[in-house]
Amino acid sequence: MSITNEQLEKLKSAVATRVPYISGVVPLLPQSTTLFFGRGGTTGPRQLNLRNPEDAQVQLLAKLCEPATFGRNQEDLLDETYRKAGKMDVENFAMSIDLGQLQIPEKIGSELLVHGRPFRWELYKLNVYGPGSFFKAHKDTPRSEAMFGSLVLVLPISHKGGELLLRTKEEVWTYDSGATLAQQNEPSIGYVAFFGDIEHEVLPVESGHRITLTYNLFFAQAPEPLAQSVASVVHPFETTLAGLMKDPGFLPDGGLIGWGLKYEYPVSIASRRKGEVVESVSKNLKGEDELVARISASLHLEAEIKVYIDLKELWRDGYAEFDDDTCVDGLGLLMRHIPSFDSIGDEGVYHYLRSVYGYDEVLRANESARSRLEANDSDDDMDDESGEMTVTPQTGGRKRPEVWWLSEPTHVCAEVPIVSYGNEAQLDFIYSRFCLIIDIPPYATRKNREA
Ligand SMILES: O=C(O)CCC(=O)C(=O)O
Ligand SMILES: [Fe+2]
Repeated sequence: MSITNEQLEKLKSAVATRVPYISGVVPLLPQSTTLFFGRGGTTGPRQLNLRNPEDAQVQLLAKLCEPATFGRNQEDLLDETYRKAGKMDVENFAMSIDLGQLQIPEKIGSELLVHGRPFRWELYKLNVYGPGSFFKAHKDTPRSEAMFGSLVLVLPISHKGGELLLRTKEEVWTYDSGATLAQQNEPSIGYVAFFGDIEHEVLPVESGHRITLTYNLFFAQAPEPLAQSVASVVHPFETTLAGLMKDPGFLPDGGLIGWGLKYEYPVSIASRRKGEVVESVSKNLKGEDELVARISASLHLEAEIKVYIDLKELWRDGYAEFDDDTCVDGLGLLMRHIPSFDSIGDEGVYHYLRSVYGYDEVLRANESARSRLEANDSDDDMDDESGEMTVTPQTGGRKRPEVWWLSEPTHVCAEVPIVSYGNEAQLDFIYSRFCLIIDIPPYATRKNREA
C-alpha cells in the first residue's frame, strides 16, 4: 500500500468542515431608516419607517407586492403550494443601505469565503412573507458561472416563524430571523449569506411580516494560490499535506489524491450540451473545495477539476448495460469533459467515451475495485497489457492509477435534468458535480524539488 489509512485519515481530518452559511445581526444605521416603495398606478412613493414601522404601511407594502413566482426550467410559475410570498422588483423600491458600512461583505469574505476572496453583490428583490407565507425547498438559480450564493437581509419588522432552513444530506441549519431580531435592544437588520446550491426553504410565517432584501453574490476574479502571506495562520491541511510530502513513506511512487467537491457548480447548458471541458469551476470554488484547491496550488501540486462517472450510477440511469460482475461499487471514470451519453451504442461506456472524447481523456479510477474483477476481465485488459490505455499524460505514466479519495466523489448526472426548481425561471446554467484530482509526484521528485 502506498498510502496508509492513518495518513489518509490525517489528511481528511485536516480539511475540517466549514458551514455553508453565515448569519448575524447589525444595527440599523440612521441613513437607512426609510424604505421607499411604490408601484405603477399608485400615487407617489410610500414610505415605511423602519425605526418605527406602522402597521398600515407594512400592510400597504404587502398589498403592492406581486405574488412571487419561482422558476421551473424556463417557466416562471405561480404556484402557491410551492411558494407563497410577495415580491417587489428593484425598480419599485429604494432604501439607502451601505453593506460595506455594515461590514457584511467583510464577514462574507472572511467567514463564508476563504481569506478575503473578492466578490460583488447585486440587489435582486424585495420579498414580503406575511402570515402563512413560505418558500419550499429549492436551490438558487445560477445566473452565471461566477454566482456562488445569496445574501438575505431581514428588515426590522417583527415576525414569528419564517425560519430559513439550509439542508445537506448530513445536516440541517436553521436561521430564525424573527427570534434574532426580537432579542435586539435597537432596530436591527438580520442577515444570512449562503451558498445557493445548498437546498434551502423558508418555513411558514406564523405572525407578523418577514420583509427581506435579497442579493445575488458573484465571485469577482480568480483566486490566487493561498500564500502564507495572505493567510494569517497556516491551515492544518497545508501543514499536514506539506508534512506528508516530506515523508518517504507517503505515496513513494506518487499517486492521485481525490477530493469529491462538496458543492455543486453552475455550468452553462450550452457547453454541457456540447460536452465541452468546463473551465470555470476551478475559478469559482467554494468553502472546503476552494481551500483544498488553493492549498494544493500553494504547495505547487498539479490539481485538476474532473468529472467523475460512477459506473454503477450510470447503469442505474439506464445508460449502460452491465452484468452483475461488472457492476462493482466504487468503480469509476474520470475526465475533464462533462460527457454526453446520447449516442452511446453497445460498445461499453469506456470505449464509447474514449472514442468520442479522445484516447488520453478518459482515466479509469479506482483500479483496486476493478482488481476484484480480474477473473472476469473483458477485452479492456488487452489494452492494459500493451500499456496504451492507462499510460496517459494524466496519470504521469502510472499504470492502473488508483485515486485515494479524501471525500467521496459524486457522480455527474448523465443528463441535463428535465425539471429543475429554482428561485428564477431560466435554463442557461445548471449545477453540476465535479471532483479535484491532486497529482502527488513520487518521493524522489518531491525531494529534488525541495533541494
Ligand atoms: O428569505 C430567505 O431567507 C430565503 C429566500 C430564498 O431562498 C430565495 O428568495 O431564493
Ligand atoms: Fe433561495
